Amino acid sequence: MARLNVSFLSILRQIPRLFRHTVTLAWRADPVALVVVAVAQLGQAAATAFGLLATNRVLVSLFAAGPTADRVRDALPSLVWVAAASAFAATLRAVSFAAAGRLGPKVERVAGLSMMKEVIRVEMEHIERSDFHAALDSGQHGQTAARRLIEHTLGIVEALMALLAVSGVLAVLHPVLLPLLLAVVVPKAWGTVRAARRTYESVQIWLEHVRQQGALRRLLISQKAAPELRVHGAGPFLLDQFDQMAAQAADEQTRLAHLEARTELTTSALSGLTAGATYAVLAWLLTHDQLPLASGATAALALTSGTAGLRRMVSHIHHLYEQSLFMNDLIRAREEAEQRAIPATGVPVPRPPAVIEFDRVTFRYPERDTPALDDVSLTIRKGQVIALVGANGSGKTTLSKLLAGLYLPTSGAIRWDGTDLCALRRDDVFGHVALVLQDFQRWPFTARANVAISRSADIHDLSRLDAAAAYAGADRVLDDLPHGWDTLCEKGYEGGVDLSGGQWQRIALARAYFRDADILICDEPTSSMDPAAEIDAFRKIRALASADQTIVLVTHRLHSVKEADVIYVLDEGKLVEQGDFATLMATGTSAASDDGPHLFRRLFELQSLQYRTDTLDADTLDADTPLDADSLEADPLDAVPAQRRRTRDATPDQSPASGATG
Ligand SMILES: Nc1ncnc2c1ncn2[C@@H]1O[C@H](COP(=O)(O)OP(=O)(O)OP(=O)(O)O)[C@@H](O)[C@H]1O
Repeated sequence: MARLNVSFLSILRQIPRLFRHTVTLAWRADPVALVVVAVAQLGQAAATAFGLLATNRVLVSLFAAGPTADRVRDALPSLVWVAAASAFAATLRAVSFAAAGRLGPKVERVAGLSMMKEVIRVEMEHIERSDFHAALDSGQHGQTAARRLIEHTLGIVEALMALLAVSGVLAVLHPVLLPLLLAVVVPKAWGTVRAARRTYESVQIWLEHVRQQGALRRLLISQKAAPELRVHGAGPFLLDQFDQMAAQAADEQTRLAHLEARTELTTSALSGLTAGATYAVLAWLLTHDQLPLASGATAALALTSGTAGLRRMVSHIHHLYEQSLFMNDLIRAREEAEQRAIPATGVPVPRPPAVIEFDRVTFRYPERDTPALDDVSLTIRKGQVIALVGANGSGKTTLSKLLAGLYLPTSGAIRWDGTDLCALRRDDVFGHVALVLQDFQRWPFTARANVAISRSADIHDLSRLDAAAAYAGADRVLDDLPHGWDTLCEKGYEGGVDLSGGQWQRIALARAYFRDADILICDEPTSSMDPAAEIDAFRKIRALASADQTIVLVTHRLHSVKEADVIYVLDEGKLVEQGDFATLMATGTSAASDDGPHLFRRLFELQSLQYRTDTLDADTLDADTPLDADSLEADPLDAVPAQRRRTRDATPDQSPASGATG
């Protein structure tokens, strides 16, 4: 795997690229701060070099022949320069620190945004892939890494400048001093590279572990999981898993710490030896008149400050490298997101389509063997009410997502007025669609944002908001909210409230209405509503069709599809029946037919039977009485024999579905 290539050379090779990347990010985030930092650091380097040279002059004056008072007096002007250089360097350090502090958060913001901007355009199919998700998860760490990269890059630049200054001075004093300076830090550099490689390999191996631990942590504090964590006793179970994982992670950290301590000890011993050798060489130069005493003292100072600078630089390189791994993940996630993005170009779709045609469409989810939709051909015309019915897992939701342009067919084609969906500008396609998905998003925002998010430009258009709420019956929900439209719909935050399932569905329906799109796709839009609300919702959804909107309704409530123009019946991904309600109910009932009622009719009868069982007093139910299929078409309760209907009429309040027939 390329990501595990952590040889010393590969580390060195990556540094210029990382440096470039960091500087580009910083430039995009705050060019002024970047320039200030660069200038301040150059100034610091110059001040350091100047300070060392002035120190040399001080020492030359002090070590000259003559009375002490005269030597000190001679040294004073240079001493003033030393103090001035030091003050100047300190001021510039403060300026650089302030500018870097301003830069860091902005870089973090730009880095995070650059990834998220790509992620929100990734094809749905890829968003669900585990490899892409892993890349995204590790890419998240890259945001803070970007900020630290800046800190360490600046640290390296600062140390490098100081080193250049010190090296220049040492070269002037005696050329042999320069390699000595390097010799002192070689062991440290070696130790750093070893540690960085070890950390990186550990991070790679433990990445999945860390992700899973994070998921467990989120579950333990999740509101959604809270009931089961308590009632099913899942809390201790999860906690135990979490603890085991944390213990394993702690063991790994301990292992790394031990190895690091050992490396540190070795590098310190080697550094001590090389430092000893360096000072021995310096002493030899002094005793053999190769270097004046004053220069020797300056050299000792320069060597001390130079080795400290080198150590700082090595340490910054270490951290830069560590952070770069996460930054690389962010860059990789962004690049992958870019490659998997929904194309921004394509044939424009200025008007809603008159006809949408599925032509032998097959769709297979990634990492699944069997297709969710298999060779499906159907037609949807503008202004029609289309119902998609079928058992669980038969492919209804998948079909509606393909219709919305969220997925592209694995084979076959979806055509909008004759043009293949793949060739259309997808943003235009989305622009014609409003969705109420089965697992619609409950945004942790205010009620206003929850509705207006489908057309956020109009978030302050109160009359539109009110109209959407009235349409979806959400106005009654709003009446109960403490701050009306501005109530936060998420418990766990100050002033936040939670809504019931049915109330959320009204909000979701209001959101779809607010979008005012030409094609409305409703997937089980009323599953949590009470019977009266459900009837009302279906009536209103259907009414939109007369306003020329195309309605696609996915539902298990077969009584609510009687007025659909076309009902498509799916079974295990295949389209098995189609037609209007009357046609489907008549299918398989002719004398010539010997294969019994077909799927839709069977499902409908089953539902009606259950409906009756729920509705009627069990004692009065005569199981031998055959169902009258024809009367079922009109109203399931109309098919109930007179005696039972009387029973029902006598106990209207006990009927859970008393409102269901309108
Ligand atoms: N995101 C997904 N990734 C992989 N497989 C999926 C995904 N969504 C659905 N499937 C699978 O595709 C098939 C069709 O699912 P789909 O949700 O379209 O059925 P449905 O008819 O809407 O079911 P239900 O009535 O339960 O909502 C099922 O086998 C399901 O397991």
